[in-house]
Amino acid sequence: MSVSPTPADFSLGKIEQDEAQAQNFAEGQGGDQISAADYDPSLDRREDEQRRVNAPVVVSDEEYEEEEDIDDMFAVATSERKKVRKVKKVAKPSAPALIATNLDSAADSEGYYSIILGEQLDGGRYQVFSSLGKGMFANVVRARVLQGDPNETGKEVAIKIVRCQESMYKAGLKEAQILMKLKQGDPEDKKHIVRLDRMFEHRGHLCLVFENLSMNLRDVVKRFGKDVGLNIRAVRAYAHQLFLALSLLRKLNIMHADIKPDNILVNEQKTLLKLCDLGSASDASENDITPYLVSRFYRAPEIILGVPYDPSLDIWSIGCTLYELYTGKILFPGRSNNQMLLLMMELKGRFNSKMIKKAKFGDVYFDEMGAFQSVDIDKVTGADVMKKVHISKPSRDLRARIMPSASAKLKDEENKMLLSFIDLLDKCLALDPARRITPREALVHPFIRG
Ligand SMILES: Nc1ncnc2c1ncn2[C@@H]1O[C@H](COP(=O)(O)OP(=O)(O)OP(=O)(O)O)[C@@H](O)[C@H]1O
Repeated sequence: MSVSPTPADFSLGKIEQDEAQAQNFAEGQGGDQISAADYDPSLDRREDEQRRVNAPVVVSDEEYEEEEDIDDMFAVATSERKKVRKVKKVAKPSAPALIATNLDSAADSEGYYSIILGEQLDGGRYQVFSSLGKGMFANVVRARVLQGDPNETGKEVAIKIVRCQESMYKAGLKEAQILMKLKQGDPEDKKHIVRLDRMFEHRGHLCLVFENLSMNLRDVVKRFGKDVGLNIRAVRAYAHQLFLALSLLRKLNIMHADIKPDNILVNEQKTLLKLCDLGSASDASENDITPYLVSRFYRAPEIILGVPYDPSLDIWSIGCTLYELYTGKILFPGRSNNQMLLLMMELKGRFNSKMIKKAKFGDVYFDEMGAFQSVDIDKVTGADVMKKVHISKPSRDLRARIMPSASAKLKDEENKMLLSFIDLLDKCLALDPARRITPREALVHPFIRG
């Protein structure tokens, strides 16, 4: 049985649904984990800058076949949608000529486009009416379609205006190329990945036109489950959609490499989510060892250790994200890669020696006896202090963190669901990537199947 989200799944915050557990978390019994609401993604900007590397881009001008759906995109989660479909030939978005960027007059000193509300873009096709946010890579505006396809007129879209710098421009082209591949792989729009409509250039800035969505999951948790998380049924429905997205990525051999609540957007009703920001995505064959790939809290151990990685790195990030949705707390809030490893071992136990042997940075973190060389900041002097730590068993496993002390008060069905959620998380968070659950397996896991 598949889990189709209904508005009722999302209507209750956890406080109403499970007061005892919510209280536990509110009082800090959920552990010493930091609240997801306190996390400011902009703090990770410096690492982000290092992650987005110059990427090879191939955008061909060939035509490709695009299947057009004529029904409601929000009906995605229902299996019995009826639709009229037609196939049309569409020219691939041609890459605007690459600019050797000197900042254009419309950009600020960092190359961000200076947004003017009411401004028309792409020869009057779109009119900007609000600003949606600024990332490391672009600013995003909401605009209305004024002309073009008559079926589209009046529709709202989100336009990502890429910073006017050569490396960003190239990364934008690569993102568009990957999004087009994903769109072709999912003609019926059932796999929960944001749709790229088209792209154009505006005053030297590459502009990507996306379907318009609403808040991201970090804001959803802040609003509906601050410090306590969302109810388990909402988490289940979101998890189902995320694993569908990952199944498409896996099928096309693409790694997202930046999955976190900020990069998952929902529709107005919060019933449907889409995985966004493919700006760090790449083909699975592009797996150079780089210890800053993925935002730190969601970064898999193989990346930190310098072990060759593959699409299972996204499963780890989904595990961290689902935990956060349910508890309102960040699972591994490490201040450094070193601390991240320590937190992971506290939850899951020690790494197997085979994995450490394969790791490029194995001797940075472990001594020849296998002890972990933990580095922390001395509270008095502010200097780094190194301490050898021998980890044998996990000190607080997922069950201890997630099951409320008042679990006896939970209804049987609730209890069962929570246990299967913990089992799924445990499998997403296998330290060894080869042992991590695959999207296909996750989709038939009892937590998702219900
Ligand atoms: N399709 C969309 N619909 C609505 N809002 C969107 C859409 N795409 C992006 N946004 C908003 O713009 C913000 C920035 O988008 P995005 O993460 O794609 O940009 P970025 O520059 O690559 O960011 P980052 O620095 O996180 O990598 C998002 O957090 C979201 O709030």
